[in-house]
Amino acid sequence: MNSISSMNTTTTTTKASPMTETKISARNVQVYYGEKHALRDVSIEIRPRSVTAFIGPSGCGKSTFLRCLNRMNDTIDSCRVEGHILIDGENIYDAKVDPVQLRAKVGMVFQKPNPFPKSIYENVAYGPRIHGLARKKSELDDIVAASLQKAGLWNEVKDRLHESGTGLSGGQQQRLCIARAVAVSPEIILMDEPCSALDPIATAKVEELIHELRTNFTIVIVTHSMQQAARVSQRTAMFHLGLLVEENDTDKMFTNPDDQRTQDYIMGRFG
Ligand SMILES: Nc1ncnc2c1ncn2[C@@H]1O[C@H](COP(=O)(O)OP(=O)(O)OP(=O)(O)O)[C@@H](O)[C@H]1O
Repeated sequence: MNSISSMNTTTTTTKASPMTETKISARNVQVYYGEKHALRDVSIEIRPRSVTAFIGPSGCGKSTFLRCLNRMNDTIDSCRVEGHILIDGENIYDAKVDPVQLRAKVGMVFQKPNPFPKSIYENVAYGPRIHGLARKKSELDDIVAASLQKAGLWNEVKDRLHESGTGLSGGQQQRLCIARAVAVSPEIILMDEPCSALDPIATAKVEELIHELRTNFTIVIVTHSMQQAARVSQRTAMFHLGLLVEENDTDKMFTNPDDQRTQDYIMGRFG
């Protein structure tokens, strides 16, 4: 049972004002795996239609926090989340929130490309079909084509839509997974080290895509690469030993950070 869902959120469920430009608001989030206290009192406001990067040394809690944002941690029995996470002002851990619907609104792309063992077409059509987004085949065809276009993959696959998705290169598979996430019209896309299994050319394509996608989506990306964070994000959050130690404009973070731990990490003194 997730203790966050039982909290009284009456004072925190007001809609975010457009003036504040906050898409995701996390307040005092604590995460435990059994006895292990993995995240300590994390609070952050994430802006809409921008890219926020999470950086920090291995084991500091970046992925744990990312998974809190679409309740993927619900699937881990030992995991307990406390605090508040609001999306558009609504507590996503409220009992009335359906995690399946939430994950359509907050899509996820994982470290290792994980297409279904189905055709390219079916990989993208699956989500819209189960969420009832298309009334007829031609509408589904349009969603598949538009999603593959948004993922920058259409030209490479338009003549082989019925071939297996697992037959694509690693970089193409990752863009297929991005197309699959985009197909259900999410508002937020979470990316957990999406380029770590890709070569530099495929990485560059995915980074270019992230740059384009931020016009329409709020993107949160976990990355081990500070160069990647600097290239793709507008805001960066630095985690260390379960704490969010600094969150800042990316330019400032990599030139003149406020926190000594950020300074040490970007100078390669640890991690
Ligand atoms: N399913 C789990 N069960 C128990 N402990 C976990 C689990 N997942 C993560 N942890 C622990 O929580 C802490 C944070 O892990 P997390 O994977 O969030 O860190 P990270 O910063 O994303 O690390 P990395 O960069 O190596 O992926 C670590 O100490 C890790 O061992």
